[in-house]
Amino acid sequence: MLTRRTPISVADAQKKINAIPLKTETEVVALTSANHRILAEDVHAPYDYPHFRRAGMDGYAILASDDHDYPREFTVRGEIQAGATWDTPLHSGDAVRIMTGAYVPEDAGKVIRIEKTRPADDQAKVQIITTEEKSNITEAGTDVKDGDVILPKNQEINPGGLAVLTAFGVQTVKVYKKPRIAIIATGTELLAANDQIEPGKIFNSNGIMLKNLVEETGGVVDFETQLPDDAALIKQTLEEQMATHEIVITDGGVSVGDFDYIGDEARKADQLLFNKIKQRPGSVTTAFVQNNTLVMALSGNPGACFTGFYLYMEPLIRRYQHQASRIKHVRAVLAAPYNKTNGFDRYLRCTYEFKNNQFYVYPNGINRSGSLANLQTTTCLALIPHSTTPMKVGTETDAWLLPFK
Ligand SMILES: Nc1nc2c(c(=O)[nH]1)N[C@H]1C(S)=C(S)[C@@H](COP(=O)(O)OP(=O)(O)OC[C@H]3O[C@@H](n4cnc5c(N)ncnc54)[C@H](O)[C@@H]3O)O[C@H]1N2
Ligand code: MOO
Repeated sequence: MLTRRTPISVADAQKKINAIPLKTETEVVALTSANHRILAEDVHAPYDYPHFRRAGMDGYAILASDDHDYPREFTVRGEIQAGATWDTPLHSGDAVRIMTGAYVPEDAGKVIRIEKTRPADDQAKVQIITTEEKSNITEAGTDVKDGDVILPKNQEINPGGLAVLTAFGVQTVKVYKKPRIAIIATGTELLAANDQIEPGKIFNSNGIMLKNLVEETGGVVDFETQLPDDAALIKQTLEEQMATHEIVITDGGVSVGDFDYIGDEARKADQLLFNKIKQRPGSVTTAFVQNNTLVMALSGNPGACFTGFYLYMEPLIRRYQHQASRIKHVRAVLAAPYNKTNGFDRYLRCTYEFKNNQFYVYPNGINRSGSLANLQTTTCLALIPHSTTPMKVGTETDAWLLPFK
């Protein structure tokens, strides 16, 4: 159905998406599957780290009061391997052979490195040649004190964090649930990956792109399909997926063509957020809320679908996880010509470099909405403001560096 749409600015569209209230749910997961999850509470140290006085070097533990008048012979009372303990009191003239990481006898005040010793004639003794400045003992709690916050709430756990948690015997963590997202590509022209190419048909290239964009942003895609332009089927699938997801992303079928049924669903929704944006590519980008689920209808054109994800979905999926967007907004200089003009602001797919304290952006190949050859190599989007004259090379503009690129 051809109806007039009122375009809004990108900033206003982003504000509307940003105003969507979030349901925050948490879950407890095993550490083995906690990498990149976001902590929903502070984790405190249940004990000091290290939790015992630890030798930092291989050598001999002695009393602090014995640390003088070298060279001198000491009686070796035994050996402490890493993992063992020691509870025999030391007396003046005693030494205990000790390994890096091992428990230091309570009364020992120094570990003399093996390099500063030599064997004595009597095999039960060792000669310490000289002292050394450091005690070579790491006191309990040097690294972390009992009760300290070892990983704070809202932090994304990474492999280093997994090591920290494991060092304290933590086996499970409370994290935010990932937003569950359904992806529905529409279009009778779409082939599945295992189909043969046919005249007039195309592979559903947006589907795999969106799924992976969502996943690398921290969302879960537990439903992904492609549907022909069948109004009843699209409506039924949308309703089913809206009932079970926080977000449904559709692509295609949102313009004014005879088979653009997503646009029709948007018009009937509880709350239409927008159905036209003053942007290229992706002016038809549409969003509506139905029964508390957001339906983000991206354009089917691959360039517009890619751009729409970064402009509207990446920040929202991050927000669901209590995270800021990972798209980095910078000022950058247009470093090569882009001669096209437009009545709407254009988010140009570019590459960038940083030199002499300045970002430079380079238009990346063909920048049409329907072109896709540059999707792999695009590393940023740069703003070409709407104008009747081309933006001059050397002009400074806004640019957004894309995550994982
Ligand atoms: N008369 C008008 N026609 C169009 C207008 C307009 O204002 N008046 N707007 C144009 C603009 S701008 C855009 S953008 C597109 C948007 O169309 P839709 O978002 O409805 O997408 P489709 O028409 O379904 O497809 C557009 C294009 O993308 C291809 N496509 C679709 N899905 C996929 C997919 N999953 N993977 C790869 N490629 C896909 C599709 O085959 C089309 O070539 O509308 C213009 N038309
Ligand atoms: O809005 Mo469409 O994506 O410009 O080409």
